[in-house]
Amino acid sequence: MSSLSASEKPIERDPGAEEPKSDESVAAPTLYSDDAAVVVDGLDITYRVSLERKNSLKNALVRKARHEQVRYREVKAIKGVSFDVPAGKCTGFIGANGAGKSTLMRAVAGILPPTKGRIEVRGKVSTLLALGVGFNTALTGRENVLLGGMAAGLSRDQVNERFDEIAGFADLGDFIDMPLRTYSSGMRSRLAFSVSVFMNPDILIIDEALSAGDAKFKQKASQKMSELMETAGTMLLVSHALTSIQEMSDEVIWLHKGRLIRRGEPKEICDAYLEFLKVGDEAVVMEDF
Ligand SMILES: Nc1ncnc2c1ncn2[C@@H]1O[C@H](COP(=O)(O)OP(=O)(O)OP(=O)(O)O)[C@@H](O)[C@H]1O
Repeated sequence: MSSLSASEKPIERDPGAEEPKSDESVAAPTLYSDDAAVVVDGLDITYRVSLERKNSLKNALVRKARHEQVRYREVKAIKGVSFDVPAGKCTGFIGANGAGKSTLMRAVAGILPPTKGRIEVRGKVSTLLALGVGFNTALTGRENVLLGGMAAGLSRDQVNERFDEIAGFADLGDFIDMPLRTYSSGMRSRLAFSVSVFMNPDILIIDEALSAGDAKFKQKASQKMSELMETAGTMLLVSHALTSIQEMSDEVIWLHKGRLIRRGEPKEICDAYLEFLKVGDEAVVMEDF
């Protein structure tokens, strides 16, 4: 695999350093490995959040009559991020709350469009399934398995063939025939994880699955992920559990406030992040408020 080594990637920033004054992106490398399953190039994601208290039709009509505009605030969640994930490898994503990890995963999964930049996914997009995305809380677990499976590109028969395996792994008992809104968040995550991994995806995105469910399920989930990696699936893994990230990942990417700070060998990057959390605790708190 001819992935660029961490030292060749010029995107390293001091997390304590000042934000660039302009909107300029951090220098994006244009070289990507030929066998990359995912390429993210100069990506910006900006959310537009309405500042109106209630976005009702009545309020919209009142605003129109008064010639008032809807007021928005922009949240720049991802700023000039570039990286690649070689096929068959696992890349872990770490970073403080609000760093942009989930936003990035949703963008790679095709749920959020890039505001700027490019995302290339080499594999069937239908095989991408972010955790719980597309689940309908009014439907039962069983119906959601069908929905999730079909969203991942399988036929109804193919999902039905795998149903017992999926339900067995999620181990939800009678809850499988109850509406999802009656599930605890751990139960939802268990179902979402099971649907995701039993779809045999080319690219699997797992956002915080390692914190899903109880200790027993966590162990089962981590075993299943190891199995998946052996069958050469490409994985993007987001977690605050640094030990698991180090165990599972071939490479780790550290995000901070929407920017890619460092990428490279898992232990090295996790150690640097931990050091930053220790040393930078005060600085982060000062910066964030
Ligand atoms: N739907 C949304 N609308 C507006 N802003 C959002 C939305 N989702 C996330 N954000 C903002 O985007 C930034 C990145 O959030 P994101 O959830 O991607 O971070 P994260 O690294 O996954 O955080 P955590 O570790 O807490 O899950 C944050 O400032 C957050 O407030």
